[in-house]
This record gives sequence, structure tokens and C-alpha cells, in this order.
Amino acid sequence: MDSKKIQMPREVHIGADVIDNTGSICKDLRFYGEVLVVTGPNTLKIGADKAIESLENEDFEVDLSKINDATSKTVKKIEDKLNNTSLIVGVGGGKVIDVAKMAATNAGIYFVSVPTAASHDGIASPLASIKNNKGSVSMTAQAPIGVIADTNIIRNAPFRLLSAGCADIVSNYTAIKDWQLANRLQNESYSESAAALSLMTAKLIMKSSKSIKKGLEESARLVVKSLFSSGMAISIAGSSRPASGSEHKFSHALDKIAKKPALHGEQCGVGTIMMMSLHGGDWEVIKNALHDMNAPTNAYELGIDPDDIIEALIMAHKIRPERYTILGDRGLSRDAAKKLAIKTGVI
Ligand SMILES: NC(=O)C1=CN([C@@H]2O[C@H](COP(=O)(O)OP(=O)(O)OC[C@H]3O[C@@H](n4cnc5c(N)ncnc54)[C@H](OP(=O)(O)O)[C@@H]3O)[C@@H](O)[C@H]2O)C=CC1
Ligand SMILES: O=C(CO)COP(=O)(O)O
Ligand SMILES: [Zn+2]
Repeated sequence: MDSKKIQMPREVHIGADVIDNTGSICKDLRFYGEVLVVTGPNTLKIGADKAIESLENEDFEVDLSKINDATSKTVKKIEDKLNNTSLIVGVGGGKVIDVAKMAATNAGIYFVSVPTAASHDGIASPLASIKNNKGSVSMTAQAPIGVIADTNIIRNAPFRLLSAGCADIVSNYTAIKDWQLANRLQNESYSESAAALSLMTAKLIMKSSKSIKKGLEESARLVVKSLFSSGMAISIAGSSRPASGSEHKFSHALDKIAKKPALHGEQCGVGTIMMMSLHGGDWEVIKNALHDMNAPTNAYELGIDPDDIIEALIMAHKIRPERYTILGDRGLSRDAAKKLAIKTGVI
């Protein structure tokens, strides 16, 4: 049997104000000297300033980079900034974390993940979703050596981000159905343990859908832990298969088509409703749970033109064609796409 590598974080810190311990956590992880903090325009004030203060209190020499997107060009820009840097600390949403993760991997140095929102399940995974001229590519990277999730910052983030994180986890349902299909039709390798962990996480978040509330530390903690375990399913599989299938292809297509795309998790949630219907599953249960989580369930709530939903459905199978899903090799016809979106109330 082929050998297998599973990479996971060494330390995970979840709790109120843990960001103030960033310096001591990095010191305990045996880092010293120069650190590059990567952040975004909003998350600089919300999180990065606190992480920098804590690092400087522990005598780290800190450089700062602000980024706006998760493109391969931005990853290269970060790599060019590295000098004697021993560690990259990514403080922000999914884009910041993916860029920091990928740049650290390419440079052969370590990376610490400091999510300021529970909006996606890449906070602890060994993959980075990077955009290039072909669209979004799921790239193999290293898992963060440490994760510092400050539940005080996360609970005060816009509630929309937390709902998006829940919807990103709900999408594991169709991702697993697609993976099982690819295993049956294409003999694609399939991990029972990764799939079980991914599904267990999705079930837990569905069960808690009514109790996830704005501003609550318990809610922030529950979603972070769920995103973490979904990320661990990705680690075990060594690919995003347990958490990304046809519903993610639909979201990646929307990112290319829509004038103003919604949040990643929000789009994946709406994609899950439609892909569950294609799989012949109970899409109404998915829709009701997303509604209870305050996540969008239709084009109007996503703020996306219904015509763009149809175009994204038609295009979705062309995104990462090597990843076989319910969309098959030929995808949906225009009529079928329209019928699906209307049937599920998405348009
Ligand atoms: N690697 C993986 O396995 C995975 C990767 N992803 C990727 O992650 C990305 C999606 O992540 P997502 O977080 O939704 O999107 P973004 O990283 O674009 O973040 C969305 C917005 O939220 C802001 N924000 C973050 N935290 C706070 C806060 N505490 N308060 C106020 N605003 C805040 C960001 O600010 P700012 O402008 O400062 O950045 C940004 O404007 C996609 O690119 C997706 O492909 C998703 C799932 C898994
Ligand atoms: O978003 C992800 C899992 O939630 C990662 O998936 P992709 O591989 O589709 O970028
Ligand atoms: Zn996702």
C-alpha cells in the first residue's frame, strides 16, 4: 500500500483574548527573530495590531504586509518580502490565511494561523485556495504549526461571517456524496475516516443550527471547533475532497461570473441546496438549517443576479474537471439548470 502523510497543527489555542498570547505561543513553539505578519485592511486594526504588540513584547522583530486578495501574484509578493524571516503569522479571514499559508510553504518556513472570523474551514487545513487566471486552485500547502483563535474577536465579527462558516460546513454533506460517487464511478481513492469526520462535523452544526447566536462566545467556540474538525478531515484525506464537491464548484464559478460575489461559505451553502436536489437527497432539510443559521438560501439573499446563478450552474463542471461530481463531465444544460434553481427556490 502507498505511504501516506497527514499533517496537523502542533498547538491549537481557542479562547477569549488568546491573541494577546501570540508572542509567548510563538516563543514556546521555538521561534525567535524576524516574523512577518500578513493581514487585511479591516483585520489590521481588529487583530493584527494586537498580535504585533504581543510579538514585540516577546522581542520578535515584526514586519507587516497588508493584502487584498488571494491570488498567486499576492503570494509571490509576500515571498519577495521574506528575508531572514523565521515565521509568517496570518491574521484575518480566509484569503489572508491562504496567502500566508502558501507563501510560508513556498519559502520553506513555518506559519501560524490567527483567524479573525469563523467563516471557512481552511483555518487549520494543509491546503490553500489560490486564484490564478484559470480560477480557484486548491493547492497543497503545509498545515499551520499553530492556530490561535480568539473567540472574543470572532464573536464580535459580523454575524454574517459566522453564518458563512456554518454553511461551509453544511456543504460537507454534498461533498461526501460527490466523493462517494467518484469512488464508485471512477475508483477514486476514498477515506472512510476522513468522510466520517467530515459528516459528523456537518451533523453537529446542523443539530446546533438554532442555538448559534450573534455575539455569543459559546457560538463562536462551537463554530471554530467545527471548522477545525472539518479541516482535520481535509488533513486526513490530503485533499479538500471531504469538504469541497459540486457545491464548491458552483461557488468558484460564481466568483468568476458575479459582479459582486457573496462570501465563500454563503455561496457554498446555496450550492449545497441545489446539489443535494441533484443527488436526490433531502434539500429542504439543508435549506431550513441554513435559514436557521441566518445564512442565505436564495439568489436574492446572496445579492446575486438570478441569471448569474444559472450561468454558474452551467459552468460549474468545468471548474477542476478532474474532480468528478454529480455534475458529471458534461454538466447541466441551461434548461436543467433553470429547472433546478426554480425547484429549490434559489431563483
Ligand atoms: N484553504 C482552505 O482549505 C479553504 C479556503 N477557503 C478560502 O477562504 C476564502 C474565504 O474566506 P472568508 O473569510 O469568507 O473571506 P475573506 O478572507 O475575503 O474575508 C471576508 C471579509 O471579512 C473581513 N473580516 C475578517 N474578520 C473580520 C472581523 N473580525 N471583523 C470584521 N471583518 C472581518 C475581511 O477583512 P479584510 O478586508 O481585512 O480581509 C474581509 O473583508 C476564499 O478565498 C476561499 O476559497 C475557504 C475554505 C477552505
Ligand atoms: O473551501 C474549501 C473547503 O471548504 C476548500 O475547497 P477548494 O479545494 O474547493 O478550494
Ligand atoms: Zn469551503
